[in-house]
Amino acid sequence: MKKVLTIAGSDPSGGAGIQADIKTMSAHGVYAMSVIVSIVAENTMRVIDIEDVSLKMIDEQIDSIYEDIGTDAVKIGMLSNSDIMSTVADKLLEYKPNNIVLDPVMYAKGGNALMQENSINTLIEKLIPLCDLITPNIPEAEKISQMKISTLSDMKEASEKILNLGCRAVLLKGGHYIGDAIDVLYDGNTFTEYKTEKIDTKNTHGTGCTLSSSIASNLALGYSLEEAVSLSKKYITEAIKNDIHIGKGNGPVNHFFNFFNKEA
Ligand SMILES: Nc1ncnc2c1ncn2[C@@H]1O[C@H](COP(=O)(O)OP(=O)(O)OP(=O)(O)O)[C@@H](O)[C@H]1O
Ligand SMILES: Cc1ncc(COP(=O)(O)O)c(N)n1
Repeated sequence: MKKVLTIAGSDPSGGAGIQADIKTMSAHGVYAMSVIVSIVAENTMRVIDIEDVSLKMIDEQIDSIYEDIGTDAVKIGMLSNSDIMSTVADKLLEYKPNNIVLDPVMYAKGGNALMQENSINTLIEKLIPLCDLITPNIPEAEKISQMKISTLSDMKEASEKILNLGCRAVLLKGGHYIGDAIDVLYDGNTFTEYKTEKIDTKNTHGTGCTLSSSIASNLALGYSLEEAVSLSKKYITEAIKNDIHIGKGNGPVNHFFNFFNKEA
């Protein structure tokens, strides 16, 4: 069985973060493992509080995975500050895992910050160069590339700027901003567009976490980057179409639409 690790924050309401990652990986038939770096008190409406796990415990959790089981892919999600980013980056340099997918989570759906603003330089200098793929949404890509993104051509220009920071590929997600849900993959040679119609729902809590975990799972399963992204775009689209009406705010997607659906 292929093994995929998520290094991210915990969402007790189950729609995003580590919980979404483990559900997604399990739905893909890979063995899911998790290193929790922050505990977030949040739900479908808001973020209430964040408590970071100590750097020592983050180190030891990562060591515990590589001492024993190892990984075929690693998904990195919410890293709240530069110390955590440096700790994770040092461990990636030590263990050199294949297939590192970074979702540079900065804000929750309701707009609350999940990453300290002053840690962006560490993200850029230490973490991005270690990644096979980075999956920013438009606001995250604007912060990283330091340019405004309003059009598809801006998305492509920002992807080039981000790739020049040293990662091997960029998937810039257009989910919330430009007409259709268009994501652009840039691998240094080719731009590939993945386009679906925008689904009319407020239940999009965890879409970014789910997409990046799906891509990491598909890379672990041996698909090429282009195939992995294409399969994962189909997966997130179906998961959003089969959304779950839970909670009073932005509800979760249905990670297990293949196994059951809301009409069943
Ligand atoms: N309403 C929608 N209909 C169809 N696809 C969507 C919709 N919203 C998001 N997506 C898709 O979901 C995936 C995640 O993109 P999105 O832009 O939501 O990232 P995100 O990191 O969750 O962003 P945010 O932090 O703003 O929630 C992308 O493939 C995007 O195209
Ligand atoms: C612990 C945690 N990690 C990430 C997100 C972002 O979720 P989204 O996928 O909706 O951008 C979140 N709300 N909570």
